[in-house]
Amino acid sequence: YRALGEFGGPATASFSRLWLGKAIYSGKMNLHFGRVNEQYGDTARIGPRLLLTRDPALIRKMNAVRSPYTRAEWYNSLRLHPTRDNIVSFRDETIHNKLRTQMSHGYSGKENMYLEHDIDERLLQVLGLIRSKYVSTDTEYRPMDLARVTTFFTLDVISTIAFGKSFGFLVTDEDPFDYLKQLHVFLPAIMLFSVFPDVQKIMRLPLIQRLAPQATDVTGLGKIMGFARDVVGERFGVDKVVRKDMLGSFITHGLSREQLESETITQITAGSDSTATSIRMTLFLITSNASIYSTLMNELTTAHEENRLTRPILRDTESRTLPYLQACIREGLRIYPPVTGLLAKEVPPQGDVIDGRFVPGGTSIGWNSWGIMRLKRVFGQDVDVFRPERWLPGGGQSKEQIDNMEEVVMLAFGYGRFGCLGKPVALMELNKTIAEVSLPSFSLILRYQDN
Ligand code: HEM
Repeated sequence: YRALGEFGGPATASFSRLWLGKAIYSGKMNLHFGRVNEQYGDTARIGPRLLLTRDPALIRKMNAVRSPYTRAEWYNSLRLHPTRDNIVSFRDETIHNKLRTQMSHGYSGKENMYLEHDIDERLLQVLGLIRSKYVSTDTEYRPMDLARVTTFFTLDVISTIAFGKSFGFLVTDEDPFDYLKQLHVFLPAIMLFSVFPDVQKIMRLPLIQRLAPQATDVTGLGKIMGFARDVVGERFGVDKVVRKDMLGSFITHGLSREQLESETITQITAGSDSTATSIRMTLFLITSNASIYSTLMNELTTAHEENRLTRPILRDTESRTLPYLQACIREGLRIYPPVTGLLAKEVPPQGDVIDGRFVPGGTSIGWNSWGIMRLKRVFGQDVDVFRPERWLPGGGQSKEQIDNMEEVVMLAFGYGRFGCLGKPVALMELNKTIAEVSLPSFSLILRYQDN
């Protein structure tokens, strides 16, 4: 009770996790986190031995390469495989670091020859799906659930780039093995386990383990586990498939068959919902503001008319030359950072001093991504407004401020030795999708497909 007494926070947080449990249960945890740091300062107490911070400097310090901070108990909840840890859940930094080095080549795209091509193929499939099923006519109104289609897209992208085989969600425009349905139960459960570590211990009991997803299941995460097991199996043995993709890179860098099975499941879950959230929220924010939408369309139309965009899908390098598009993507990540879980790190045994206050060893410090992205001292006074202009010269921020904003918004992908390995993939997906779906010459792509 006294240990973190110098930090402000909700009254019950000093002796229980009640406040945190309620915040998570409400389904609006991001808003509760935002308010708590607004009220009690950049670092606040939200539970016994648990702080929440929106201070970018503290986050960089905890995640820095030589920092003595480690992953806190929170990360145990990210163990998806029934018996094995994975790159996101290992708390031993030596093991995590080794795995990260082995896997970074595959994630960076340097050893994945098909990365950009695979994303293009899936994007063309989305555009084809829209054309065949969701273009309204004079007599028929055909609404499309953007949230669903973006999730199908990112799931098919990640499966294709991970092991050269798409799950096929876009082909059928269906969730044939109830993956999404189970995710709606599964993700909130992860959040609950992360707050109440004792529940995790119960989940590890052999009897309960039998209820957990299995590779033999015909639905949900278990089905994905079975898919991963089969695809990994094809890469070993006498008639093994050799392919220069992510899986191929991981094998080259020494991952065992068991590790691969566990890591591929992680890859699917880490890389699909996060990117889909970003795409759908950014598209939603752009298209619900006529002025922003028309400014973006003008930029894209001009680039297209000046033959600066490869058809049918623009190159990733081309998208980076379009300032308004890039501003919209950054503003989307800022207004709606997709990863809002605590990602708590643990203070080293000797303790630390934060803002002049002593924090004992073993204290967990979670991040408040929602709060970070709404820091007025970084982004300006109108932080709740989706305003891509803030990223451009003349939009109210100086060059130095924009450079600082860039560094802070990229914290949405974590930082340093815990930073997102899939960031280049996610940004490529965002760059291409936001541009192509917004492009007024969308009809030209449709005609291209006809030919
Ligand atoms: C907009 C999309 C994405 C966002 C915002 C995002 C964000 C994050 C964050 C915040 C972390 C954790 C940092 C920490 O533990 O402190 C993370 C880790 C990770 N992400 Fe992403 N991510 C995205 C997309 C992806 C994609 C597409 C992939 C796969 C291709 C991916 C793979 C990973 C992996 C493997 C890790 C674990 C890295 C490690 O433990 O060393 N992510 N991501």
